This record gives sequence, C-alpha cells and structure tokens, in this order.
Amino acid sequence: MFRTISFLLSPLRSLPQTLNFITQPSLYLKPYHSPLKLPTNPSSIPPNLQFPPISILSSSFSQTPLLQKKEDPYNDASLFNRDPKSPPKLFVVQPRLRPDTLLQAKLDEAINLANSLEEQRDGYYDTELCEKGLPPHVVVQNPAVRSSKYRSDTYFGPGTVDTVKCHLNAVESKGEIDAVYVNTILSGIQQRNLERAWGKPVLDRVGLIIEIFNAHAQTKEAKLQAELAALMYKRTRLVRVRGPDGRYTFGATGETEVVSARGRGSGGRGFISGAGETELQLQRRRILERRNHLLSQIEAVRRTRALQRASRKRRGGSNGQGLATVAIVGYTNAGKSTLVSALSESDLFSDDRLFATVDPRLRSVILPSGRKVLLSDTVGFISDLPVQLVEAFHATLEEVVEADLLVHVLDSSASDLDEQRSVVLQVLQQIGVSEEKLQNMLEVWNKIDLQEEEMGADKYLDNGEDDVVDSLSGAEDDDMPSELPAEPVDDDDENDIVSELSSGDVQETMDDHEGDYSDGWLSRGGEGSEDDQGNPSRWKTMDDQQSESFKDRRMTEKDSCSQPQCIPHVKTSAVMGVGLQELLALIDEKLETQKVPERNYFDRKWRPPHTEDVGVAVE
Ligand SMILES: Nc1nc2c(ncn2[C@@H]2O[C@H](COP(=O)(O)OP(=O)(O)OP(=O)(O)O)[C@@H](O)[C@H]2O)c(=O)[nH]1
Ligand SMILES: [Mg+2]
Repeated sequence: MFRTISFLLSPLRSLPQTLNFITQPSLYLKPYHSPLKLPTNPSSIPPNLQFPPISILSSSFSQTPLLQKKEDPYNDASLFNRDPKSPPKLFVVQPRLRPDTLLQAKLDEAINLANSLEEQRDGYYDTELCEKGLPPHVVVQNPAVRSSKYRSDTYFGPGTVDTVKCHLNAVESKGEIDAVYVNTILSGIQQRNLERAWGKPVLDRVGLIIEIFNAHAQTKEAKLQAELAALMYKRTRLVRVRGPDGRYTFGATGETEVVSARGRGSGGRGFISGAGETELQLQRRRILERRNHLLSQIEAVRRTRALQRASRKRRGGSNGQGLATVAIVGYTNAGKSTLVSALSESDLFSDDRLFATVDPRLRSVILPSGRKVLLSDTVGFISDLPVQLVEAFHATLEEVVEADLLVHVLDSSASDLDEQRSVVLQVLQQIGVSEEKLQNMLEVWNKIDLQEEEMGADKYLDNGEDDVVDSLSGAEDDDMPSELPAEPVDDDDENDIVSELSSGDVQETMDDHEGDYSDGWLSRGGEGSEDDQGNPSRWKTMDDQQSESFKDRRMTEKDSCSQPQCIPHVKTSAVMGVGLQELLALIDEKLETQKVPERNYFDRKWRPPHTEDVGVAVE
C-alpha cells in the first residue's frame, strides 16, 4: 500500500522543481525585445511568460542582436551581427578551380559579392564600387576538385584551415575583419567549426547572397521574400553544441539556450515530463510560425500582383487595349536595368554591385509598330543559387513566368559567358517557364563596348604563382604548395584542428525530425541527411537538382552550340545606346509572330483602381 502511494506521488516530487523552472523566466530565456512579436505560446508554458524569438543562427557570433531593441522588424533577417550603417569588411576565401579563367571569373564574382554587401542610404551607396578596392582574399586548395569529397566537419583540410587563419591574423593586424566569406556552400556544422577555428563569423555563398538580398531590398515585397529566404537558410543551420556545462545549447556560450520542461529533463514522468517541447521542436515551431506568417503576407502580394497583371493584360494600354509584358532576365550585373532604362528612357537604379535590383520594376515602352508594351526588370540570377532562394522569390519571379516574351541579357564581356547562360536557363526552367517560351526567348549580348577591352585580361590573378593568389604578398597555401588538382582529402589526415574541435565540444546537427512541422519545403536540402558519400547534405543548388536529361541537353547545347540562342539575336551597349532600336524591332516582331493578342475590353465593368503598395512601379 505504502509502495503504491509512493509510486503515485513520485511524479509530484519533482513538481516543485518543475514549477520553479516554469515560474522563473530567467530560467527560460532572455527578455523578449524583438518587435517581430511572434506568436509564441508553447502549451506547457504559462501564458504570462513571454518567449523571445530564439536566435536560430548557427553563428555563435550572431547572438548579440537579440539583446538589442530593434526598430526595423526586418533587421532580424540578417544572418550575422553586422552594422547596417557601414559595410562589413569581409575576408574572401576562394577554393581553387581549373582552368585559370574559371578561377579568375569566380574570384572576381566572389570579390564583387563581398563588396556588394552594403545598405543604401537615401537611395545611394556611400562609395562607388570601383572605389572600394579589393577586399583581402586568398585562393586555397579545393577539397572537391579531385576527390569530390569535402570534409564533413570543416569542408577544408586542416592545413587549409590553418593557412586561412594565418592570413586572417596578418590582415587583422592592419585592420578589423568582420567576417570571412567562403565562396562555396557549407553545411551548418562546417560553418560553425570554421567559425571556431578562425574566430570570426563565416558566411558561405548562399548566406552572403541572402544577406545582400536583405541589404538591397527596398519594397515590402522584396523585404518579405528576402526575410523568408533568410529564415529558411537559418532553418538549415540548426546546429547545437555541447556547452561548457555539458548541456546542449544553440550558441557557443549558451546565450540562446532554450529548454522547455521536457528538454531540461525535470526527472518527472507521465504528464509532467511530457508537457514541454524539446529545444528542437520549439525552434522549429517558431520558424514555422514566422514562415507561415511571411508566406501569408507574400501570398497576399502574389494575389495583388496577379490581379494587376490580369488588369494590365485586359486594358492596360492607353486606348483600353491589353498590354503585353516582356520580362528582361539574365545573370546578375549583365546590364538588365541599364538596358530597360535605355529602352524606356527612364532611370532605373543600376550599379556595379551584384543584385542591385531586388525589387521588380515595370517600365512601358513604345515599339516601332506603335504598340505599347511593358518591360519587366527583375532580380538577376547567379550560379549555385539554392532552390529555396528561388522559391522565396516566387511571387516576384511569377512575373517572369507569366510574361508574354522573355529577353535574356548576357554580359558579352564575361569570361564565363557560357556558364552564365546555362545558369539562367536552368533557373528559368526551375521556376516553371515553358519550353515554348524558352525557345522563343530573345538573346541579347550587352556591353559590346567592353568586349574587346576585356578579352584575356587577368586583373589580379597571378598566373605565374600557383600556390596562393591574394592581396597578401608572400603568403602560401601549405596544403598544396605546387600542383593541381588538389590532393584527395584523406580522413586519416585529421589532426590538430579536427581533434581540437571534436575532443572539446561536440557538434551535431539536429537530426531529430520528431516534431518537424516543415511540409517538405526544405526537405530537399535540409540538414541532418547525408548524401551517398556520407557527407552531410547541404543546401542543394540547381545543378544538384537538374534532371539528367536537362544536363544532357545542356551538354549538347554547349558542345555543339546547335541551339539558335547560341548566336545572339542582337548585340547591344546599353550605356552607349547601341542596338536598342534593333532590339525593339525584334521584340515587336516576336510578339507579332506569337500573336499575343491586343484585346479590347471597353464593355467591362469599371472598378476602382487597386491601391495596395506592392512595389510595382509602372511608368
Ligand atoms: N560598359 C558597359 N557597361 C554597362 C552596360 N550595361 C550596363 N553596364 C554597367 O554594368 C553595371 C550593371 O548594370 P545593371 O543594369 O545594374 O545590371 P543588372 O543586370 O540590372 O544587375 P543586377 O540588378 O545587379 O542583377 C552598371 O555599372 C552599368 O553601368 C554596357 O552596355 N556597357
Ligand atoms: Mg538590375
């Protein structure tokens, strides 16, 4: 009898401890300062206790903003603790590629990306991009070159990690570096380990692009989409570490530790122990809640856009006839905005910074036949663009899918023109542009004024020195001092860095999918899974996901150049005004042969104009 009573009371013994934990907010989390006001009410927690939105960044350097009161609700989209008032100083790490022309192109792009991360003030940047100078950068051994296998813990081999650290120290002695940009895609674990090894926040390619999107977004629509992309990125960075006290936390120093009654392991059983959520569930739920909130807002934007589009198609023209839309697409920095401005005699913002345009814009233009059409300038594409980023910008990119005609603008002076072209084709396929529209697409080679100038000019890549190419004289990559391709990455090679990291703190991904509320939106590139080589999966890129048939087709295109698009339909110089009339005539001709109707809808009911601001400007 006594034993039975004791058994029945046993869960209650831990009750004071549990209640103590529940009623002391300090045991939960730091005070809630964010203006995002997330609906956070786990069932196990008394409603009077407010939960802050947890920082879900993998970066242990990104915790501070939690404690700061923010006025701008979109600030939370930032991936590391960066001061929006001054551009961060990034140290660029470029994995080596062959041939040198490809390496040069990728290094150029990496440097341009690093310099592009800057917020505008009063509609302008403080400095011209060309005045910025090169950020410190280093070319290092590429673990994926020969073995196609990068290290699951640090991506690079230990020698490379040390080399970069030496470079960082050297650069740091001349001035502060805010973060390291590695021009590849890293997993959450790799990112965290590199941060620990280098003592700096680390941004990978996806992270930096998202950060730039956030910095450049001006309209509500673009900000929403950029925040969604950032949120989904953070979702894949849910990495936990064992803190100094042996508990799992989400930050190196435990700032973001979130433990519900169940997660803390109150020792209770039955209903008491099961009432709480694990850290992972709580994190995921908050992400899901924010994501749903963003998606519902984006959906509203999408609907508005669809209505506006339909209305334009019906009677957007001055005489009530329908307006055809021509979407100007292309690789970032190809000159799309400059071309649209030149064609429509308007002044869209253009800049050498990558992703200068994140907010879509429409401009009207009169074709030689007298027909009025709308030119749609949109966000540019880039290689290794994760599918999730494209999906986040679905509302914007729908404008492209729905356009009557596509004009693909290429930077004819780009040394990797073929690759840029393939990337754009891939993205267009990915977002659902029909094969027919792709076939009909006009191809424009812009910047022909630069073509001759740039041919074969290596700007700062020293082809004579194979070891390391950077702005630091005399620096060498000790991983691979002479030859390429890179040595295979051998697991036996693990030494100092790896053992240092693995002996102390334990890193692991949140591979517990229990309570995963995601609907598969992220599952393709989600954390925790492994590829066939046992490497933790990363955000997948278009390349990863292309169907074999499409890859084959690309190969055929590239090799034989049999597609009509291989030859440009027209060559232009948007800044010099060359080829513009020819392009307008071609657009006219295409629309005519496609028989895009000019409809009259005078008999339709009049409705008041739609006033909601979704950032679509038509002039
Ligand atoms: N020399 C030359 N420069 C050009 C030409 N067209 C554009 N540019 C320059 O190229 C840079 C990028 O132009 P944008 O129009 O912003 O390019 P974009 O494709 O809209 O770029 P994102 O919006 O960043 O994707 C700007 O500095 C332009 O002045 C051209 O025909 N010749
Ligand atoms: Mg642009």
